[in-house]
Amino acid sequence: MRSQILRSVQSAAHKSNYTRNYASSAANPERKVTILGAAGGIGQSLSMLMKLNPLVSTLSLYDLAGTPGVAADVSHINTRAEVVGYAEDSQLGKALEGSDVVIIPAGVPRKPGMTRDDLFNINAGIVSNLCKSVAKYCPNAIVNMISNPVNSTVPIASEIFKKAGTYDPKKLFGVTTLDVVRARTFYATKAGLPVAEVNVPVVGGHAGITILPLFSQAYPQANLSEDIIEALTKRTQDGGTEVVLAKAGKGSATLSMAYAGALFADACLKGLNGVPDVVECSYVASTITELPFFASKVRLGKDGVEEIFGLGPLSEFEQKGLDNLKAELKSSIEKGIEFANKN
Ligand SMILES: NC(=O)c1ccc[n+]([C@@H]2O[C@H](COP(=O)([O-])OP(=O)(O)OC[C@H]3O[C@@H](n4cnc5c(N)ncnc54)[C@H](O)[C@@H]3O)[C@@H](O)[C@H]2O)c1
Ligand SMILES: O=C(O)C[C@H](O)C(=O)O
Repeated sequence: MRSQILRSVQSAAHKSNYTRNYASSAANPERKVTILGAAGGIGQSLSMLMKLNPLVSTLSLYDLAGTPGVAADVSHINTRAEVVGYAEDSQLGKALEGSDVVIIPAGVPRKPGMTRDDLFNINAGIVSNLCKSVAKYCPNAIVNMISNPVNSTVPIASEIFKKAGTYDPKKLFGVTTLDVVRARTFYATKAGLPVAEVNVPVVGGHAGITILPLFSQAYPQANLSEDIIEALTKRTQDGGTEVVLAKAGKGSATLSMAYAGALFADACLKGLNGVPDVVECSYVASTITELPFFASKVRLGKDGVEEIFGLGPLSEFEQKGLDNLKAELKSSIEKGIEFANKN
């Protein structure tokens, strides 16, 4: 009996700690995060993870189908963010108004045998329409682009924002965090290192050979052979395809992507809130190579990108990878720009 009472007292104490940690964050400023495509495979888990983030005060969920259910479900979690769901085109303005961060996973995913570029015809239109509304209703928001092909959807967004007169290159990000998440996991496993301590920069873009993990700059350094580094590079580049094949027609990465998207959005919120030294890899407007968009380490601050880091010293293998990826990345960027200017 005594131990039963003790257990229930301990459980009440645990619950109130939980409530203190997650339900109230008086010290953090109000921040509205909007997810466009919130009822999809990525969108649902991402909505839950953003609801758990104490930096979020309003979580606005928008999708063309299924939003009321997702919003009602997520809203019952006893954390700080107030959840509002929007389900129709006519509500998109309300969903976006006052947003600090807009995350876009709206669009179709790959099936086995497809490349990310095969999604261009459908997703380019979806992304450009949504970005027109972002320009209209929350022109100062930070945009986290998840919809594929990221190598082209980010240039599309930049052109849409330019046409609307709202383009701020410091506030537009292609989310490449999943490549970093994968590189960290695969490297730590091969090297026998605790994964939480491992970091690996991944640069370039987000498709096939344009994904270039820099294992020569991995931390901590493990003594891995060239063959192993080549295999790790290939596995990171093919990580998305590995999941697409395993899902056998039922879509692409959703859970690991939601995790990666939540990590990156959290970094953006921390930057906005003035937390120092927030550094993540992201695909941004860049001058570190001759290409107008390139993923590399960026420091996030109160206005978005605060600093873009150079590539640092590359191994011979990485230098070859860099030389080889440029043509494909260039053509994906040009394809996006051309689309946005024709439509
Ligand atoms: N950047 C990355 O690392 C990464 C990783 C995984 C997936 N992706 C991409 O993310 C996208 C979404 O993947 P998913 O698995 O969540 O797909 P999904 O089909 O499960 O979900 C997409 C959602 O978008 C919604 N949607 C479509 N058009 C919309 C519009 N105009 N407005 C609002 N919502 C709209 C759909 O209703 C659906 O709920 C795909 O393009 C996929 O390739 C990117
Ligand atoms: O591979 C895909 O199509 C989805 C995503 O880009 C990924 O890397 O998992």
